[in-house]
Amino acid sequence: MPGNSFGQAFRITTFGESHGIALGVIIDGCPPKLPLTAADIQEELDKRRPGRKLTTPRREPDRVEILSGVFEGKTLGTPITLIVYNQDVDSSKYEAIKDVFRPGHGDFTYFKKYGIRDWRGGGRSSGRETVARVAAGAVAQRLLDRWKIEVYAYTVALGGIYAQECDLDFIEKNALFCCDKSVYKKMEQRILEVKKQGDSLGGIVEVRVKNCPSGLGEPVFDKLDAELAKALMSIGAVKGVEIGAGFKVADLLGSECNDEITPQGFLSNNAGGILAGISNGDEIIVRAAVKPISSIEKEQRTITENGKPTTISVKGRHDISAIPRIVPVCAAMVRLVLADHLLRQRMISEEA
Ligand SMILES: Cc1cc2nc3c(=O)[nH]c(=O)nc-3n(C[C@H](O)[C@H](O)[C@H](O)COP(=O)(O)O)c2cc1C
Ligand SMILES: C=C(O[C@@H]1CC(C(=O)O)=C[C@@H](OP(=O)(O)O)[C@H]1O)C(=O)O
Repeated sequence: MPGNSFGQAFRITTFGESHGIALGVIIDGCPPKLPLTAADIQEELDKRRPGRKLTTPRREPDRVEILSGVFEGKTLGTPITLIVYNQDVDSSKYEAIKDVFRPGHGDFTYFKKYGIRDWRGGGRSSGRETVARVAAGAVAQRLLDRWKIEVYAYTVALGGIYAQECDLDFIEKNALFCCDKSVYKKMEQRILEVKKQGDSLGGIVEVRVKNCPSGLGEPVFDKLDAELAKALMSIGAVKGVEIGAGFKVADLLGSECNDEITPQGFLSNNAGGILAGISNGDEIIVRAAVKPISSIEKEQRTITENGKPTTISVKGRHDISAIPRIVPVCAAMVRLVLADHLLRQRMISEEA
């Protein structure tokens, strides 16, 4: 069945369901001789892991095992298989709603498409699938390291509370990956308040790429911005993507929107580091709008598989917001796009 793979030159295929035995990824096309250990991958997975502060209480250690493609701490150039076994599956709360569609989740569309669905924890439509993307993104970063490309992802808004300033050093030291110290506590409070109300929150994640070389991206359909938009939009709960000034460009004059060019570089970055679908060497800036978690305790109207009207109040172990755990997922997807385009551009030199 197509649709489980991403990328052309650095190609990933993910597999697994939220309440199945395991999830994982096969990476095909990764160049040889990149340094890679399970610990490198684990560091990224720990940022996404459930069962921590402000997240779903499902306690998954998300321990990664490398099944193939790596020898003596280096990639072999052969397919890399990474697997994470599920260790804290509890499907009991799903039994009661197994023939009822949760509003906002994939239950309705999976049933319409396949006529069968794994009702335990959303099956393949679960946000848990992103564990495989984050693992693959950590491998992609080893390739980006050759070019000293750095990818930063952080929360810029949560439930209508916006970060005004960005202190990159602050990001990874806090549970929300928020870069504004002054709003961090407010965001934390908001999650706890909304949780008590049996409701959920959305937000905005920003990803910035430093040291991206110019020339990445294909000229017409596989433009770098198009590829980034697809990559981020493919994450469950992402409903919008902006590059650079994004939707604000609609209100600007040409003279305001153009990034003037000097011998020292661009004077502004409304383009978000991409012109005509090709990276211009400036910082890449991309944002993803994340919807609130659909599985909420607040009662809502829905239907059964037989089309009968009913109501639902979803119990169980759910996030209140996909933020913060979606933040490392956004970073991973950006890494995968860049690795793919470096290879498509044949930029595989060992000495960047
Ligand atoms: C990291 C992450 C965690 C998520 N956690 C939950 C959750 O606990 N409960 C839930 O109902 N949805 C959760 N979601 C969102 C659903 O997976 C998503 O809404 C669903 O797949 C439907 O897709 P759509 O929102 O893109 O339409 C999460 C998504 C991500 C990326
Ligand atoms: C377990 C994870 O997130 C899950 C994503 C998810 C969903 O519906 O998307 C629903 C919850 O899982 P379940 O109800 O199946 O136990 C979350 O805990 C994870 O990301 O590792």
